[in-house]
Amino acid sequence: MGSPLVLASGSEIRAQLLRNAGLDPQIFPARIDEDMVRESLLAESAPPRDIADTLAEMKALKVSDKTPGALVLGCDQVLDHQGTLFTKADTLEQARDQLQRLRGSRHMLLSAAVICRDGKPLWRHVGQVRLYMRDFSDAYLDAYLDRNWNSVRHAVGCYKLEEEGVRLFHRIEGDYFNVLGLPLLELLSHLALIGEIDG
Ligand SMILES: Nc1nc2c(ncn2[C@H]2C[C@H](O)[C@@H](COP(=O)(O)OP(=O)(O)OP(=O)(O)O)O2)c(=O)[nH]1
Repeated sequence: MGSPLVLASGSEIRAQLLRNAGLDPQIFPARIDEDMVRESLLAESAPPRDIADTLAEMKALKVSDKTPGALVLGCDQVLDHQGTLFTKADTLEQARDQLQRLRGSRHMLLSAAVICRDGKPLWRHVGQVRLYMRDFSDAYLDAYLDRNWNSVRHAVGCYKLEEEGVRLFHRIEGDYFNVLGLPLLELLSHLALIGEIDG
């Protein structure tokens, strides 16, 4: 790695994906009021893609100011279900409600990533995945949440594709990493292209 890489995220899976790829990011979560930013953008009818991109950039910029010279990666993932934005469920009841609304239909995950250095955006990408959820029963949903709530409470959509969440779907169009929250392939290709990683 050329310049130091800083991950402006508290997301365990994003850090793990980068480490599994052989990178060693410094973890420096950005402390921004995502709900406030999201609500103000929604009030301006900003599309989900722009909301994810704006939040990712804000996280990267905020940390970039504190880490001179470093490449700072900010990320954000939003779920778009027929024009409605879903955020992480705060309670098991909210998770049940969300999954009952998502089942039997299609939704999109938008995973935005922005790289900044010294307060300037250098690269950005929004990965998009279409996910088709099975029309599973309430009985399965309750059992699923009993088994998985403590894990999936930190995930947009209340599922982790690498865990039991995969059983919720009958089709997924897009790449696995974008579901997990990071356009990893595009990110690594860019870092290699600019000589920040070998490849
Ligand atoms: N392990 C796993 N995590 C997932 C999956 N789908 C979504 N997630 C996680 C990735 C992110 O940590 C989280 C998306 O929420 P955000 O983009 O707001 O990130 P988060 O609040 O976790 O951290 P950050 O805002 O970046 O500090 O959901 C999945 O299939 N597997």
